[in-house]
Amino acid sequence: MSGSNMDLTTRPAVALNTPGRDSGAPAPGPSATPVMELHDVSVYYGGYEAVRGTSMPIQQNQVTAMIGPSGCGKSTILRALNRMNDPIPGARVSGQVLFHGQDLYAKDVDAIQVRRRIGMVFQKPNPFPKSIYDNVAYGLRINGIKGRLDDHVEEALTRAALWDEVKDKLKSSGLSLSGGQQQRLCIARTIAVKPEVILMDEPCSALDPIATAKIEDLMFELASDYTIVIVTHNMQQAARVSHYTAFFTAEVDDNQERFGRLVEFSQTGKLFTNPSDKRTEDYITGRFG
Ligand SMILES: Nc1ncnc2c1ncn2[C@@H]1O[C@H](COP(=O)(O)OP(=O)(O)OP(=O)(O)O)[C@@H](O)[C@H]1O
Repeated sequence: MSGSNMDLTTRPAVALNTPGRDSGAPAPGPSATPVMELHDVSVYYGGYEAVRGTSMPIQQNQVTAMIGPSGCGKSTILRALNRMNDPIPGARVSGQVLFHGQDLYAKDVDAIQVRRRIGMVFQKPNPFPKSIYDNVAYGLRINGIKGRLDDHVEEALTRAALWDEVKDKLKSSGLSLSGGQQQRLCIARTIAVKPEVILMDEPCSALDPIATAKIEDLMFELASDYTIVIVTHNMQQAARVSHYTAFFTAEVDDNQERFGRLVEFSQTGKLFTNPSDKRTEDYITGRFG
């Protein structure tokens, strides 16, 4: 989007068919309830404060998109939502990340349990070098989920809109699938353990437009049962799939330290048509970023 100098009033930068492709779905209502809340969350890598003072809700059964220029801390904040930064030496979170009102960084909270209830799908599809079946069954087995494994695997693959394509080759390697199918397999693997929240870090950036469209449709479908948070570089994608959008940017403080910060959080339709902050307007109209 950079380089253009268009006027917001004359040409919106994104298609505004939110939320969900041709879904006709209603925009989120004021009754939406937060399943997660960030209160003044800052994330540090050693002495470097990558993101400063983020406060926003994550609404239940809604898709929340995080957008903003490269390096503004979108992935850092996303990873803070399920303690995925914990293994990074020196990484630290201040403020509160609440899940159903409970601070995920409290001493007695088990990070493994956090990641089971708040799952993550990564940028590059990363199936295990195992069969399609075992990819999905893996999480069920290590979490000791009881019941008929076959049924759970079928259910997860069906929810991930992959069952019809793989039901006759469940023993084939997950790596034999196309990129888009591999990403849906990773989504099936994530939802098999029945998380409440699914975090997606640029899940379509390695995919072609057709595979991207399938994942976008799937996100919208999944939002009826799950809460979804997606980081995307693609504003059109945020506008198509999300109910709420958080716009981040990178700023330089008085000490010449560069840090990411949340500029604006609102319903997606509003953010793209009537942003409250000039920096949001400049970004969505392509004046920077
Ligand atoms: N493991 C790490 N160690 C140290 N610094 C890091 C680490 N990961 C990210 N950073 C820094 O934190 C800042 C925010 O990075 P982050 O990847 O969260 O931004 P982003 O908005 O997701 O960027 P992009 O859109 O390019 O993926 C950047 O300055 C980055 O260099």
